[in-house]
Amino acid sequence: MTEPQPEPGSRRPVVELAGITKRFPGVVANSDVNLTVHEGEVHAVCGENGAGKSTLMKILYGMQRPDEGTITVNGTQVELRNPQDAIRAGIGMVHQHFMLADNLTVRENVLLGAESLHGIGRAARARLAELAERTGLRADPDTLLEDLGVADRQRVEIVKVLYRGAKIVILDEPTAVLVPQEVDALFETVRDMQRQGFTFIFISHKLDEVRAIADSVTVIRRGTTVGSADPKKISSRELAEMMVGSELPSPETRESTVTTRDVIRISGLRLEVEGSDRAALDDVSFSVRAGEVLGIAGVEGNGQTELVETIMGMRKATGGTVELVDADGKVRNLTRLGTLARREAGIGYIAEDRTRHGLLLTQPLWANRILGYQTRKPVASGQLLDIAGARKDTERIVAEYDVRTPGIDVPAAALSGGNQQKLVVGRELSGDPVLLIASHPTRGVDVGAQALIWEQIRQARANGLAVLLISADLDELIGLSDTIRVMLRGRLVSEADPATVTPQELGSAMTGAAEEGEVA
Ligand SMILES: Nc1ncnc2c1ncn2[C@@H]1O[C@H](COP(=O)(O)OP(=O)(O)OP(=O)(O)O)[C@@H](O)[C@H]1O
Repeated sequence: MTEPQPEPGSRRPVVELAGITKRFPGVVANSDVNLTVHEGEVHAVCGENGAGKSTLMKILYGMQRPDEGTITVNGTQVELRNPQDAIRAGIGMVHQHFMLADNLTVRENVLLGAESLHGIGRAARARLAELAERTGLRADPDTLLEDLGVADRQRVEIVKVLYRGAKIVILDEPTAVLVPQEVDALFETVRDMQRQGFTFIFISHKLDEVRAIADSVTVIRRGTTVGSADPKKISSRELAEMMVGSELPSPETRESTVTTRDVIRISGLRLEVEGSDRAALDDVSFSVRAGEVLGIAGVEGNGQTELVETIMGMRKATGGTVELVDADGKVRNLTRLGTLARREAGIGYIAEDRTRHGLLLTQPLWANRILGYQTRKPVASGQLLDIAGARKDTERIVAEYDVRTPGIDVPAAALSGGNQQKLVVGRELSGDPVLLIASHPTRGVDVGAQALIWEQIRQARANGLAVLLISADLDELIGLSDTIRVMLRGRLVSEADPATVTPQELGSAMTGAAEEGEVA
């Protein structure tokens, strides 16, 4: 039984950030930000890329110190010098990139570092079981983390935070990796916990979700709070315009640009992984035609990453072929080539993990423009790098893709996540590719930047670009793709027509709940 809760308006504030200012060299990340979160509410924080959301949350979680301003938790002003201070104040954070160890069990992940609370014996087990029950985590505590799906891992992360006593939980873009059914389940859990008195701060770029789950929303623009709203009373479009400060372009109507000419042909691709008896890729065959976006849907961990990395030559296929077909029909076998040679053959690549494969974080933006293009114009001529050319082209990308940065000499690490992504997309579309492999191309970017990136991809497609799109964002898959294939346990199992399929139907096919074959 849950007790009746008072109206949100009558609840006491549990977090009050007042006049928070945080400066980095050349940038004011937060400027006089105010945020009040009431007990038991889900409070969304929205804002475009680089608006200052992560910085604000890092301040609230003790990972960064503000230059000015105060933090009040449960009526007491606090100094949060590190995450331990934040945890002591009852604040927990569920990061977008889970902070869990794959080679440890669920129990070890939760208990490690928190032994002083309930020990590691019976009391600890009981507490873990209780929290698992509360958050809907059904996995056995002795399961290794690497054997869990994404949704369960996220729950482990939530349990871990609660175990440490958090009553206020920051969720940083928690739905980016989930299918619709999992999002629904997460929201159920959040609502349940809300009724038990927990408070959530929810960072998201998905405005429909904000409207579905949040009781209030604070919008941050260019480092400062522009206002709060009742998300149930405004439309996603209004919310988006509050974030961006101007009207968004209307989505254009779809017109097919698909031709009959294959650009890439994948046949019988197979990838065996040492230590696993199941192939990561099992007889994968498909082609993408000029002017076509082929979307691959799948729950993370079903072979999409391996597929992309095998096509890019970062992993060596144990069977099958990868061939590019040029405009005259000449076939070129890439199967044995390295990554650079494949890129030079005309493949643009937006990597799933931009910080690992897409960018050199310590290097300036202009040097990142060269990455992967070190043999080609405009950033190289002959054997030599053309630094002036690289700088000029970086300036162009920064302007065209609206990369918010104090300049092209700052290291990539100084950009917000969304702005890093815009830089990568800009670079990969600059080399005039014949094929673009786009892995989660708009992950972490705001609605304005998403519209811009979609538009750039559509334009390139209209000019004959073939695109292989991998995305966890089903609206993106449905909106951009001409054809959708579903990947499950390393195989392409079914096909869906983006003109008719719903995200729910796609979600069922992805989790294996639907029959193989046509999804819709
Ligand atoms: N460690 C840092 N050094 C220098 N500048 C930084 C640093 N961290 C953030 N910034 C800058 O502060 C500003 C706010 O960044 P922040 O990451 O808080 O934005 P965000 O709203 O979380 O964006 P996104 O939605 O893209 O993740 C950006 O201009 C960013 O470049």
